[in-house]
Amino acid sequence: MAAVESLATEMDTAVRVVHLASSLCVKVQDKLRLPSSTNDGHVKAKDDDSPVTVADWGVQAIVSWVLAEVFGTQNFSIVAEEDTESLSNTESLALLGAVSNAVNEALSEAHKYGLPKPDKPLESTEILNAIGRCNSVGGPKGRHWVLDPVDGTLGFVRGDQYAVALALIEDGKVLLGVLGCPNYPVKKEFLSNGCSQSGAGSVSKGCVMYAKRGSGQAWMQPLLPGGYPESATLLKASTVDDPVLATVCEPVERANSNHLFTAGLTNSMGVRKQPMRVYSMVKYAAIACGDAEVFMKFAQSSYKEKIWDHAAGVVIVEEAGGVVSDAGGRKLDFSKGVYLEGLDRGIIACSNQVLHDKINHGAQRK
Ligand SMILES: Nc1ncnc2c1ncn2[C@@H]1O[C@H](COP(=O)(O)OS(=O)(=O)O)[C@@H](OP(=O)(O)O)[C@H]1O
Ligand SMILES: [Mg+2]
Ligand SMILES: [Mg+2]
Ligand SMILES: [Mg+2]
Repeated sequence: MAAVESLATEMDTAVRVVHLASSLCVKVQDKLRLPSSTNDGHVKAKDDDSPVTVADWGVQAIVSWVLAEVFGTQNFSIVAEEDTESLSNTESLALLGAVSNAVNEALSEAHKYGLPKPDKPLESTEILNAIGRCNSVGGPKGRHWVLDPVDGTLGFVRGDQYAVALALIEDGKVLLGVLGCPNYPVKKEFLSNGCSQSGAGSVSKGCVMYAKRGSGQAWMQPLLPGGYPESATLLKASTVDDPVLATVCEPVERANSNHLFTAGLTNSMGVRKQPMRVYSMVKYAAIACGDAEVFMKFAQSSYKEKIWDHAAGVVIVEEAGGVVSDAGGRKLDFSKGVYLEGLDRGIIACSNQVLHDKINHGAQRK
């Protein structure tokens, strides 16, 4: 595996492009709040009825374009959620136009994030190429970028939480992860830069979290409207190891996780607080920064979890001091392609090893 020290350019580029991508999302989500006749956020339903928006395609295009500019297209591999099928047909011209506008508007600001920008606005074909290039299926060998352009699209269209998630895996191991969380309420005392110093305990909105495997450190930066922030704050996961005091988070949608199972498990462990139901990988972010102690997702047995829904969150939680496994206590396997193959029932992420041991034993008895 590559030495972690050699990942400076990858880490720096990934963090900067997630800032840029998050700024695109903020603008599209603002437009979605407008009456439908005036917004060009465009929400479409995919074959499985899940939503996809201008932001999902737009983020995938700019991340793909920037990574290709910085690292070249040779040996270029990105595993990402979206494809170009429903964007390329003739009925989708208005949609493609809206994606182009969002992408070019964002890329025109790329220099403010220390990133390359195109000499002239990208043509629709270049945008489709950038999105379509992200069709790698990953696997056990080599380097693969892993991107969920908008995780929690349902939360995004509802004006709620969502995340931009980018990770790099090599030989099946997650080397680095970045999570953009534009609506995450961040305590101001965490943010040493870019936010006004109002009273203690006040809250600001929007951050980017990131971590490099093996560094023992996870970081958070504020999301600033004007560009890239100058500093970052170290994150630490909670040391609370008594389930009675733990905050447990889980998906909002019943279809995505078995709320009855997790309620039975947490009740049997003595958890007192109501579960915190949050869209997207923001649940991993909440563990990494100490706002919650446990995240559990138990999907239906017919559903296979995808690597882009977890890679970035797992490395950030682990480097912040947390522990992530399946319900059998095994590490998640990012080496088998697009899916987390062999996952035992569900995912359990905790803020520390002691708490993880307790919750995991509880799950094994169920
Ligand atoms: N049936 C089913 N079961 C489990 N998981 C599913 C299922 N269908 C989809 N997905 C994936 O779940 C991602 C959203 O997960 P969340 O934890 O954010 O769920 S929730 O929206 O809060 O309910 C969501 O990510 P995005 O598509 O990026 O939003 C999907 O990849
Ligand atoms: Mg997702
Ligand atoms: Mg997504
Ligand atoms: Mg989706």
